[in-house]
Amino acid sequence: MFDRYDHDVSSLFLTPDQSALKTRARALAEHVARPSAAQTDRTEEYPLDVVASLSEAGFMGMSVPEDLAGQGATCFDVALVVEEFARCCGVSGRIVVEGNMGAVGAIIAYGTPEQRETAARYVLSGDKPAICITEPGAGSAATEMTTTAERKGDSWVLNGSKHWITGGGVSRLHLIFARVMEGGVFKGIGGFMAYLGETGLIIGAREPTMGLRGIPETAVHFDNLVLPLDRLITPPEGIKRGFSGLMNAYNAQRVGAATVALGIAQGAFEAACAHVKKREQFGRPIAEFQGLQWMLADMSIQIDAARMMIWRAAKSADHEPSGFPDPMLAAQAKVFASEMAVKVTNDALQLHGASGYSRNTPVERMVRDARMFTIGGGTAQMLRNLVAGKVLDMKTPQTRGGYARAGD
Ligand SMILES: CC(C)(COP(=O)(O)OP(=O)(O)OC[C@H]1O[C@@H](n2cnc3c(N)ncnc32)[C@H](O)[C@@H]1OP(=O)(O)O)[C@@H](O)C(=O)NCCC(=O)NCCSC(=O)CCS(=O)O
Ligand SMILES: Cc1cc2nc3c(=O)[nH]c(=O)nc-3n(C[C@H](O)[C@H](O)[C@H](O)COP(=O)(O)OP(=O)(O)OC[C@H]3O[C@@H](n4cnc5c(N)ncnc54)[C@H](O)[C@@H]3O)c2cc1C
Repeated sequence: MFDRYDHDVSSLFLTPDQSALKTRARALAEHVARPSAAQTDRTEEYPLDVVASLSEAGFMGMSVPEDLAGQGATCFDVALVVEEFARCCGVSGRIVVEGNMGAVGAIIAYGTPEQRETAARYVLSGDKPAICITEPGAGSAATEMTTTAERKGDSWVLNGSKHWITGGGVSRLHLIFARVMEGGVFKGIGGFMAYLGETGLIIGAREPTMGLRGIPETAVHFDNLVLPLDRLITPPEGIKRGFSGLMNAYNAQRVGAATVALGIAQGAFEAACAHVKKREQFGRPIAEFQGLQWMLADMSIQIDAARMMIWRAAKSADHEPSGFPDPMLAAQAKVFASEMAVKVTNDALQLHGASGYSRNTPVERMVRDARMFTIGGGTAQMLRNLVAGKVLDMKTPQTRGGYARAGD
């Protein structure tokens, strides 16, 4: 009975085109991403060769609409590709996310024809744009950011600092969240397009990260960064509600981050299954011990549940007027998938015994790589706040004195 379905229930849900896309992504990931994953982790170098293969295969900028030379791939399509790459190499999975979602998604959705064309050109030529939101004093409380964009004549002048910017120094296109100021008056939070190499855009120190070491996480400083007026991205609701519009676009990247966590967990699970069948103790394969069988059963259940939540959240984008995933479904999927990946990768290491703790096997890397996803992209706690607000249908402000009763 079980044999009638793919191991990951793909055949129940995917169209023939989607199955073909997944198969094609898996083949390329196995061919280019898996062989270099350990070296990428060890050298901490951005995997330009993998990026070149991703571009050639059409996996960078696949979400760009066809009229801009992309493929118009859906959030769901991108998630299928992301999982396959993350299953082999977490860093590669993240590159596919940012090459299709996040900054580029926001610009394509809200930009002028020129802004959209520029963003499309960058990702289609292999750039993984950087999204610059977090500041040293404004992490979870992102709206407390202090970076400003002051209108001066025909220019914006940006000043401030971001940190933990994925791709700092390798990303060419940046989407910078900043407080828009005109005549000293705060107008709202907007997104600004800026390019690596522009005077005043300064790449700061690199963080020595626990995992996902092949992508730099750096500070990015803006020291009188002068940008033309047409670099401002304004969501349709206007700049006053600019943050809300930008975060709405960011929900796609939350689904993407959840999918990287899923792919890493799937990779660790497969490694664990192979190991327990091969490794013998007490004269028999350790796969015969029921305690380990139940661990593997639980791992598979958690992985499949995460996949279903991610697919639901990704599919919701097709039904949202904004074209982005539903915020609550994206948050639910990311909370579940990120916590699942921490547990599943740790269990996979446990099933390997000492060999899992060695840097000669991939599971220790997977444990380190998976750890990020309950933090980056909105912590599991902040996303629970969002879900709580939705299920209770009440605002849940986190500032002191900001609490509102249900129904208020
Ligand atoms: C949203 C928060 C920063 C909390 O800030 P506030 O309490 O000041 O703001 P809110 O009133 O909750 O929200 C303001 C405004 O935005 C709308 N909003 C918020 N979240 C979403 C969303 N997910 N989708 C759509 N709209 C959203 C909200 O409804 C309000 O709209 P109105 O003004 O009422 O109309 C905080 O909750 C938060 O999300 N913190 C996490 C910050 C974060 O995610 N940072 C990610 C940085 S990038 C990154 O980490 C990359 C890693 S990766 O690999 O992806
Ligand atoms: C690998 C990695 C990549 C990243 N990439 C990017 C990027 O490309 N661009 C970008 O802009 N940012 C990026 N970030 C930053 C990320 O978005 C922030 O780390 C995250 O939003 C949390 O902010 P913080 O680290 O300042 O933690 P804090 O906000 O200081 O949180 C510390 C702890 O307090 C909890 N907490 C805070 N407020 C509340 C509350 N109201 N209720 C309950 N718990 C709360 C948090 O959940 C957390 O456990 C990245 C982070 C990592 C680790």
